[in-house]
Amino acid sequence: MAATNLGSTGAEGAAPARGRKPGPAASAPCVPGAIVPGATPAAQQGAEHVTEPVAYDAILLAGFGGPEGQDDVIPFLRNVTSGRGIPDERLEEVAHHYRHFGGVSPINEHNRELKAALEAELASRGVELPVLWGNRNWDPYLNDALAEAKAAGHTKLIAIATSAYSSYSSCRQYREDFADALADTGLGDVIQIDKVRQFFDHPGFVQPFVEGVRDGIATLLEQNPDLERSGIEVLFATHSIPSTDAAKSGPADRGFGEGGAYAAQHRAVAEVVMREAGADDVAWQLVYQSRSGPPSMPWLEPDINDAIAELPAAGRSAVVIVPLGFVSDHMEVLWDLDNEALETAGEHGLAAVRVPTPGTHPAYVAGLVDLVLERVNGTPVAERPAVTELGPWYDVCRPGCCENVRLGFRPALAGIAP
Ligand SMILES: CC1=C(CCC(=O)O)c2cc3nc(cc4[nH]c(cc5[nH]c(cc1n2)c(C)c5CCC(=O)O)c(CCC(=O)O)c4C)C(CCC(=O)O)=C3C
Ligand SMILES: [Fe+2]
Repeated sequence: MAATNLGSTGAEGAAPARGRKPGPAASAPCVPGAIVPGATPAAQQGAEHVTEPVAYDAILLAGFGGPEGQDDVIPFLRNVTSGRGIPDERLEEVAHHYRHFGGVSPINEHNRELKAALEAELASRGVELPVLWGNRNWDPYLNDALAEAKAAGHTKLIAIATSAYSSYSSCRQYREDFADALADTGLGDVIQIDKVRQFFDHPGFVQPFVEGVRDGIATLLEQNPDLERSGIEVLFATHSIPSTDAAKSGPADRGFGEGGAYAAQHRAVAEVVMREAGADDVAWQLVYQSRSGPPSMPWLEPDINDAIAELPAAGRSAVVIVPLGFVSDHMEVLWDLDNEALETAGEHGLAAVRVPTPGTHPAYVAGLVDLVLERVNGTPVAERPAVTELGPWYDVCRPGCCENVRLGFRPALAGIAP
């Protein structure tokens, strides 16, 4: 169990507050950093979280996809944004981010590396499951992975999407694209696609951030002899999403407070990371990045750059930036954090470090394999590791989960219809 070395909140899945009686959602105080008490701990909710064991015959690694040359940039952006109402200026700006790196996003290479790491981990455990890789928005597409499955005679796929939290963009959109790909390829009657639970609070995903925050704080203190811990703020950064999507994130019947399940999951994980990193005494907040959409549409705030600008007035002289919402150092991390946010920090006289994403960290890779095996084995909910009281999350998304009110209904797999 290489993935579960998070001490008391790890392998046993027993977060300290788990026995607490949940309060009503409506009266939940919106304290930054607090786990919203309106959400009933998953382990107390029982059997609807888990499915019967299934003899899967392949893993489907489902990525976002990214361009791999200048000629790919515009067609890729069209794939991502069709029908989304994103202003042209924003698209030009984003195209420029890719152009700056030769039109190449590192994300496909990350997924090739992750696929190889998963294959090695599976082999070392004697698990004979091939890994097929397909993307939502660029070559190789999900359709290609399904064609590969068909050629090899695989009919029961368990998908790992490279996305940890609940929201339309980070969960349901993957599930809709699975349904589309089965329809496109005419394989809907032949191939079944299930999906591992959202893994935001799986110890394998959380461990790399714990190490990163611990190292980040140590580095700042080493490099700045006059710096005290009270002068440091940890900013947990994730992708902003439209507020309407955030409100619909997670199952419709659980209360999660401001920002829905999406924000609640990030706050809960951040709190665990601070505790496990031995940094309970250091200030932190959840911030958002990479906003798009028209200015008239509300998205989750504060933006990371605005938050950084306020730090000196709060008495901070150093910042640790944690890309908590992302699994690898892709364009959102390289541009919006390493380029923009670090520059903003410099402009405001702040020392700054950026923590690594999970990438192919051994705990993360082992954790993903554990997530597949819990579905193969039908592991009971009480035995599933989860470091927050919000999880372990559902194998099959609940009715109304992560709906999108902007784009209208599309059929999705691995969920219960509303
Ligand atoms: C929650 C979330 C994640 C995290 C979960 C996950 O990882 O899935 C994520 C990841 C990513 N987003 C990515 C790229 C883009 N996202 C865009 C647009 C959007 N993202 C959104 C949300 C998210 N996005 C939303 C609400 C939009 C508006 C359009 C809409 O309403 O759906 C656009 C259009 C231009 C722009 O507006 O920025 C691009 C190019 C890449 C690839 C990076 C690379 O190439 O290295 C990755 C990993
Ligand atoms: Fe995105």
